[in-house]
Amino acid sequence: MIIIKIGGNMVNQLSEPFYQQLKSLQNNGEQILIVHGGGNLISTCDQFIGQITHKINGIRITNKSTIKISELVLNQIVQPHLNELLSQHDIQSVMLNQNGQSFLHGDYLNQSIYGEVGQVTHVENSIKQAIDHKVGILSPLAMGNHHQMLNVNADTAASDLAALLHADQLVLLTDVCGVKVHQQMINHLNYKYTKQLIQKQEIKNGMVPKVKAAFYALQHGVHNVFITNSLKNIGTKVTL
Ligand SMILES: Nc1ncnc2c1ncn2[C@@H]1O[C@H](COP(=O)(O)OP(=O)(O)O)[C@@H](O)[C@H]1O
Ligand SMILES: CC(=O)N[C@@H](CCC(=O)OP(=O)(O)O)C(=O)O
Repeated sequence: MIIIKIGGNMVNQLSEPFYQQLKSLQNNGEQILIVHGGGNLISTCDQFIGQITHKINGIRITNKSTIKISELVLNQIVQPHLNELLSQHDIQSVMLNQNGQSFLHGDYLNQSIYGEVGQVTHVENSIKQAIDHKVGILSPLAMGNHHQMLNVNADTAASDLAALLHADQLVLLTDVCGVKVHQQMINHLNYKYTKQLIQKQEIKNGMVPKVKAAFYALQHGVHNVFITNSLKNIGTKVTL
């Protein structure tokens, strides 16, 4: 299985080669699960209702209004849009967050700091049947113990899933060609170097949950993890 995380900024920038590559992976019998973001649109909607976006290391502080906005944006706007884009390219896909359905379950990350933000605790096994050799499209939302929705950073959700489903590969597709140091993309990134880069603030903002997600997946048995803007170019290969 290959898990591909597509950031909100990337959804409308997917190129023809991306769709061709996805199609050929699917034709080769790979099971593909896309976890999509949509953080850009959540922030826009928050602004519309007069709320200021607060993030700590790329994790959105989520109050009760924002969780409703996140559900609407991710499940009813981004997911159907991505499904439509795939269908326009003759790729059979299945939306996994429709009609209140939630394959991800979670707990609060730290309610006093982040509010309605979750960490994934488990994924329903039936997700594999639901995908059924199509391309699965999943939102980064998890159902809490009291059936409340919890907002999960999409990079984190993708790596949790990759670990829980024993995926071979995790691709974190974003709007930069890879991790950069002094404006230059680096081909490889290991754990020790990453810690230094975070300390020096060379890696910051949205790239922080991405590299953390990458290491979490590797530490939990995922073989290959890439941070890239393309399925063809491996971008930055992350290793332990
Ligand atoms: N060292 C770095 N290398 C590349 N990008 C970085 C780095 N540090 C911070 N970033 C920022 O991280 C962004 C990607 O994270 P984010 O905006 O959250 O993307 P996505 O929406 O795809 O999850 C890049 O556009 C860039 O602005
Ligand atoms: C808790 C948390 O931070 N959730 C994210 C979920 C969406 C996301 O991660 O979208 P991108 O991948 O486009 O950034 C958020 O609300 O922005």
